[in-house]
Amino acid sequence: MTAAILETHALHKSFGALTVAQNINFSLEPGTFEALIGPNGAGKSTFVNLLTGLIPPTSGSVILDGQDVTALSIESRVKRGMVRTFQINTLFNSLTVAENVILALDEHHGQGWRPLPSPSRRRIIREEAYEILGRLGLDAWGNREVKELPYGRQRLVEIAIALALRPKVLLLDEPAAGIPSTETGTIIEVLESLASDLAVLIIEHDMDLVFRFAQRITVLVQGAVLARGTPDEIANNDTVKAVYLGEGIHA
Ligand SMILES: Nc1ncnc2c1ncn2[C@@H]1O[C@H](COP(=O)(O)OP(=O)(O)OP(=O)(O)O)[C@@H](O)[C@H]1O
Repeated sequence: MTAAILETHALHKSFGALTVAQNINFSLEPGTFEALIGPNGAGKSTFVNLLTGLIPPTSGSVILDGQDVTALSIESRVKRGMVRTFQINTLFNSLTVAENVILALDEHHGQGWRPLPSPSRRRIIREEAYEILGRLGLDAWGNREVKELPYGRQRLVEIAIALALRPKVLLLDEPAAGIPSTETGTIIEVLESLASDLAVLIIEHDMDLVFRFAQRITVLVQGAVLARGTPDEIANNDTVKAVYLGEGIHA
């Protein structure tokens, strides 16, 4: 069995008397597409915030690529490969799509980048940006300002920027939210085309999308893991059906 790229051990978070993560033990293997689902207020965003370091846990630990990162900053976790998609409102709307990705690449290469003559460096980074845009079917949009793009494409730019940071673990918060159902197929194709060694965890309310693409599903209810398994196992789990899915899901 492949070693997990991301694990949590008894991860626990309380806000005063309210417990929003209850001793969560979780693991994610490289190359896995996993979905985190659950009712509103189940604690999905809180769990991702604990993973990324946006909020500290009350107790428990987060292990990334074998290292305990629980006490590390968001930036340190990003450098170690845990990347969350940036929301549209963090994109630079008046810059082009390519420029947005180039900024992320500059950030990624940071001090580790060997000082090359500036034009060479720009050309290499630009090629790298277009390689990422190509993977997302965005290369034809590279010279367009972000604000000119349809909403669905802007959401793909979020993913492009995240990929520029060379993640080992990619956390996607509702990548299909606000996108017409006719366009969610593009998102699925993109997710499926990502590198086979990348681990992806998405929070998603669109159950069609979840059951079409996820290899594993974790169901969170009241801050606790109610069930974890393949789409078939989750769709046929009586407790999950009773508490969350109802009878309408067929994997
Ligand atoms: N900073 C905070 N202080 C107090 N309570 C909080 C805080 N952040 C989240 N909560 C509470 O934690 C619970 C879980 O919220 P969270 O946003 O993680 O759920 P969710 O599953 O992501 O919900 P949704 O699907 O609606 O986005 C909610 O009851 C919420 O009100």
